[in-house]
Amino acid sequence: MSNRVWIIDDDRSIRWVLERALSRAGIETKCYESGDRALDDFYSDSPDVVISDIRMPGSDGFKLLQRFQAERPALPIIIMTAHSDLDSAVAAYQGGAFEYLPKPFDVDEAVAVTRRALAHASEQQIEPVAVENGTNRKEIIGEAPAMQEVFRAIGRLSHSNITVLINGESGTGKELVAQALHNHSPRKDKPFIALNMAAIPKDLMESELFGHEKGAFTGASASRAGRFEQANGGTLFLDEIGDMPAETQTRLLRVLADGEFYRVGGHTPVKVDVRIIAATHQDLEKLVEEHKFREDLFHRLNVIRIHIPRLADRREDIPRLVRHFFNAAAKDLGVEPKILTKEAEEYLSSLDWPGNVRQLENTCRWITVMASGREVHIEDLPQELHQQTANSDASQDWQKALRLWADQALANGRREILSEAVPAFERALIEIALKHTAGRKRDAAELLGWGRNTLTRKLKELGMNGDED
Ligand SMILES: Nc1ncnc2c1ncn2[C@@H]1O[C@H](COP(=O)(O)OP(=O)(O)OP(=O)(O)O)[C@@H](O)[C@H]1O
Repeated sequence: MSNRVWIIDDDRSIRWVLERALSRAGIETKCYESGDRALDDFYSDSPDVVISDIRMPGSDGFKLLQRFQAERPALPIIIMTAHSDLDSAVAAYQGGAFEYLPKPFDVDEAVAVTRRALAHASEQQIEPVAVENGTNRKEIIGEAPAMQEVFRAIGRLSHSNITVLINGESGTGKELVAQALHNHSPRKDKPFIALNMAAIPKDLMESELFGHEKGAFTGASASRAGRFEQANGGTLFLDEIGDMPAETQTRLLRVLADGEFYRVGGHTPVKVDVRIIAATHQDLEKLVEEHKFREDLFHRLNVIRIHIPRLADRREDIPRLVRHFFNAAAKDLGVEPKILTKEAEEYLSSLDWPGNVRQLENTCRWITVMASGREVHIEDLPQELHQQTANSDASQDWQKALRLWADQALANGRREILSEAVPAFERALIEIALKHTAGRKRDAAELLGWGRNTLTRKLKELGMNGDED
C-alpha cells in the first residue's frame, strides 16, 4: 500500500501544517524547503505522492512537475498555489498534476486529496502529460470555493472535446466559462461560435443553425452557411438551450448522432465536426419531466455538467470583481478608475444581485459615469440598489437599511444619531408587539422581553400612552 508523501514548499508554516495533518492521518511524510533538494533526493528515494508549491526559489513547482513526470509518469503530484486564478489551475492540470489545491486550503480537504492520490498511486494508473498553451482571453475572476470548482473542471477538461452542459442563473458567466473551455481545449485555434436560443425567432432558428439554400423560403435570396458550418472544427455554444423548440431539438439530436445535416432547402448532406457546449438557467430535468425537452437530447448534452454559482453564493469575490469592472470601465471611457470606500464595498458585498455578475458589471459602469468623485460612497450608488434593499427579505435587510440610513445621516452632517435611532427602533418594536397582542400591554411586554413596568415607562418616554389593560 502506497503511503509516502513528499511535501515541498519554501513556506515553513505550510510544511508544518501539512506534515502534522498527514501524520495524524497515519501518512508518512518527508518535507523539503526547495524543489532542488527534492530533485536531488528523487533518484535515491521514492515518494508515492508529491505535494508541491508552485512558486519557490530555484526549481519551481512546474519544473518539478515536468521532471518528476518525465521520470515517473504515474506519480500523482498535487500542486498548491496562492494564485487561485484559472491559468494556474489549467497549467497545473495540463502539466499533468493529479490535483490542484488553491491556498489557503482546508486541511481536511488536503488530507482527503492526499488519500485519493495515494489510492491512485496504488492502482498505478497513468496520467497523460500535455503541453502548456496560451490564448488571448477575458479574465475570469473567482477565488470563492465554488468558482475554484469551476476552474478545476475547466482544467481537467482541457485535453478533451467532450460535450458540456453549463447550468447557472442569468448573468453568472456561463458564456465566459464556455469560452474558457474552448480556449483551453485542443480546438482553441478554431472558431468559437455562440448562439442564444432565447434571442432567435422560432421560424428562423433552423436556418440560423443549419443554414439555407437560395430560395428555401421567402427572403432567402442567397444561400448561407449556418452556425454549425461556421463552427466546424471548433465549438458551438448553445445558450439557453431550454428555449429550443421541439422540432429543432429533434434535428439537433440527429446532427449530434450522425455528424451531418442538410441546409434548409438543401439536398446534399453537410458533414461537420463540432464540439457542443450548451447552457441553461432552467431546470432541464424538470423540462424533460414536463415533456418540454427531449430526454434523449438531454442525455446527449448532459455528459459533463458544470454549475456556476449565483453571485450571492460567492460574495467574497465581489470586491475583486468591482475593481476589475472599474478598471475596465475606466479604460473604455478614458478616465481614472473609481475606488470604493470600505462601507460602500461592504454594502455592495451584502446585496443579493439577482442579475448576478452582469448586474454588478453594469452597476460599475454606471458608477464610473455618474459618481462625481474618485472615491465612491454609499450615497453615490444607484438608487435602484437601495430599492432592492428595501424590497428584499425584511428579516435580513433591516440592518442593511439601518446602516445605509446612518451612513447617509452622517454624510449629511447630522450628529448624535443614536438619540434619533434608538427611540425609533423601540417605538417600532413596541407597536408591533402591541399589534400582536391586540393592545394588551402585559402580553406585549412579555413578547418584547421586558417587565410590565419597563414597558409602561417606555410608553411614557416615547409619548405612546394608550389605554390601560
Ligand atoms: N467571474 C467573472 N469574472 C469576470 N467577469 C465576469 C465573470 N462572470 C461574468 N463576467 C462578465 O459578466 C457578464 C455576464 O457574463 P455572461 O454573459 O458570461 O453570463 P451568462 O451566464 O452567459 O448570462 P446569460 O445567461 O444571461 O446569457 C459578461 O460581461 C462577463 O464578461
